[in-house]
Amino acid sequence: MKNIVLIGFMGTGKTTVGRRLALRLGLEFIDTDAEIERVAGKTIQDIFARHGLIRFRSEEALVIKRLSLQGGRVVATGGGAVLDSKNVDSLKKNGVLVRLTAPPEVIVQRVGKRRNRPLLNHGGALLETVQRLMREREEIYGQAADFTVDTGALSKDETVERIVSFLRKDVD
Ligand SMILES: Nc1ncnc2c1ncn2[C@@H]1O[C@H](COP(=O)(O)OP(=O)(O)OP(=O)(O)O)[C@@H](O)[C@H]1O
Ligand SMILES: O=C(O)C1=C[C@@H](O)[C@@H](O)[C@H](O)C1
Ligand SMILES: [Mg+2]
Repeated sequence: MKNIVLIGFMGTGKTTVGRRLALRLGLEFIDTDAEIERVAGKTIQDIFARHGLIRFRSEEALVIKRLSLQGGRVVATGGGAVLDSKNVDSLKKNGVLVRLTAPPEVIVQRVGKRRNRPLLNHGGALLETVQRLMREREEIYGQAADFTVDTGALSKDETVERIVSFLRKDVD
């Protein structure tokens, strides 16, 4: 069985929905951000602050390469994981890629609760930063995705059920 891989912008719900989806399907759950922190023994915040973005991306690529060797899990990726086409190739070899989206205003509300995303924490206007990054990434997310769910008006469980229905159709 392939992995079910959640991709998309920060705050679209990959970690939250991924954990629920794994429970729903009785599968193991893995989150690439959490795995990077476990391997490095540091928080993402610390990795960015001490070593920078490029080092973070190389740790992320290593984690993705390794986890793509195994199937049958729900994988929540970090928001920038698919920016590197090599990561997309690794994830696609062994996984179906489900993209989560939400409007920028909803993202701002969701990430406002937890301010540990270094790319959004530079002190500028949050909505503008989210809009700019989303514009820059839109095409890349769209091309990588096998299926997209707009979570903006959905509850977490409704999002889970949309993904389950898609997977059923995909198997038939
Ligand atoms: N309908 C919804 N679907 C998903 N998440 C929601 C929803 N409503 C609220 N949230 C909240 O949005 C917040 C952000 O979700 P989460 O951390 O799962 O995003 P993420 O996509 O994993 O972000 P990152 O790329 O930064 O890891 C969480 O606090 C979650 O509870
Ligand atoms: O969108 C991004 O580039 C990121 C998203 C987070 O999940 C983390 O992986 C990190 O903060 C970078
Ligand atoms: Mg996450």
